[in-house]
Amino acid sequence: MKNQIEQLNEIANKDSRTIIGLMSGTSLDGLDVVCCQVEGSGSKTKLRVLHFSTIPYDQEFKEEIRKVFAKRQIDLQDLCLLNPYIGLKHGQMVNECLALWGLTAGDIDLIASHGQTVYHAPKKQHQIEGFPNASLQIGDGDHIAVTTGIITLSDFRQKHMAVGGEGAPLAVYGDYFLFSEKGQNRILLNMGGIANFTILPGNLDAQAVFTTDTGPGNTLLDAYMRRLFRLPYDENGAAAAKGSVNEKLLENMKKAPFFGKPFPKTTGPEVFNYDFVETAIQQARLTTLSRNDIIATLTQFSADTIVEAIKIAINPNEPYTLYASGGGAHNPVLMEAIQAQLPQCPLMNLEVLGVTGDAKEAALFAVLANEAVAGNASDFGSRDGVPQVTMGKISLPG
Ligand SMILES: Nc1ncnc2c1ncn2[C@@H]1O[C@H](COP(=O)(O)OP(=O)(O)OP(=O)(O)O)[C@@H](O)[C@H]1O
Ligand SMILES: CC(=O)N[C@H]1[C@@H]2OC[C@@H](O2)[C@@H](O)[C@@H]1O[C@H](C)C(=O)O
Repeated sequence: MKNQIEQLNEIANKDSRTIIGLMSGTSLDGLDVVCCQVEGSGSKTKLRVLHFSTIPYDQEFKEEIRKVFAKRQIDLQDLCLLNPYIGLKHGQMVNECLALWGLTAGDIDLIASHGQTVYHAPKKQHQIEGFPNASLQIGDGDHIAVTTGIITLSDFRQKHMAVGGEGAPLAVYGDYFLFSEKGQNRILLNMGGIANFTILPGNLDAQAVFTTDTGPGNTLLDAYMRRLFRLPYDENGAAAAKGSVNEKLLENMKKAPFFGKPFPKTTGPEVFNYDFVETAIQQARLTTLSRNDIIATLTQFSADTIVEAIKIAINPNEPYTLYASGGGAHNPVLMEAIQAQLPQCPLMNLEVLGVTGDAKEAALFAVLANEAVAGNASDFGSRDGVPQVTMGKISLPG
């Protein structure tokens, strides 16, 4: 134990650390594995992506996770088994990446693992008296540390909630440290299963940084593509491009209580799922919608709710540039629907800032691990959503 603590201390005192970030999001498409060189900490952080791979989940693994994913009722044994199983699998996937990249465990200082969110229940959503914000990520960090032989930080969201946050979005910390630029107002928009954004003011005032989830990114699209087309997602927006938006369904979905709640707020597939859309279709008494029309309407729904949230959060008299990341940035129909409603904010891919959009969330956890080991809690003021805190639990391999 003592020599591992000494090793951790050495890592903390290095000028630069090699950190592997792991992210497995709500889309259940695979594990994003990014190897980064991280220098400094806080607003002096410099990050360089050395390697990036996505290890796709096979059908069997996806089905195992879906047994518990975002469900109110599950077999508790399934959850118990999945926690170490996912940790073990993620550790093996890291080993696979190391071999692919020609590296060994000795080349890596730390792993930063998000784990798999299986249920997200902020208080605004569960509304149960006496119970705090809650969110559960599984894929045990000790199993990753032992499987790889690398010190691992995991379970980042609990501390955020312990100090009053909703456990998300955490991207704001990485966004602020890595992508703030003096004189430029930036909006970093991530469209994964769920969409969120961070506003980075050009005056670099940490207290004016703002972040929130906006609602669905791809999660409803993916759910309907699976049911209606037996496909995992709407590749390049092909189905949406063939359909027409149904205004009645769109308006019905926008009545969801989430959209009336104050910012900042967070959500997940516990709320935005297949049944949510089915209920909206039935309430609108729509019986003749084609499957392409449903996909077109769901795409517009994601775009509109993203745009409506951004419009509330920005200063209409200032210029902003929008940088998109996450799988939704590959969907031209979604991107065009956003740009059409925000003509004053040029929309580009995050890639132009030097980090590939697909690697962004995994890199974020590398930044959070770097902060926990070598940084200090940065001062974001005393506003909701961005508590001043370091995050991540430490697992030693030996
Ligand atoms: N070429 C493409 N065309 C359209 N959609 C795409 C394309 N590539 C990826 N996507 C969408 O992006 C999704 C994956 O996005 P991503 O990996 O960012 O999500 P995630 O990290 O799992 O989610 P979250 O950020 O909510 O946790 C896919 O499920 C799909 O819907
Ligand atoms: C509870 C949870 O896993 N939330 C995810 C999810 O995926 C996107 C959005 O909802 C975001 O709030 C969050 O992830 C990113 C990495 C975040 O915390 O910034």
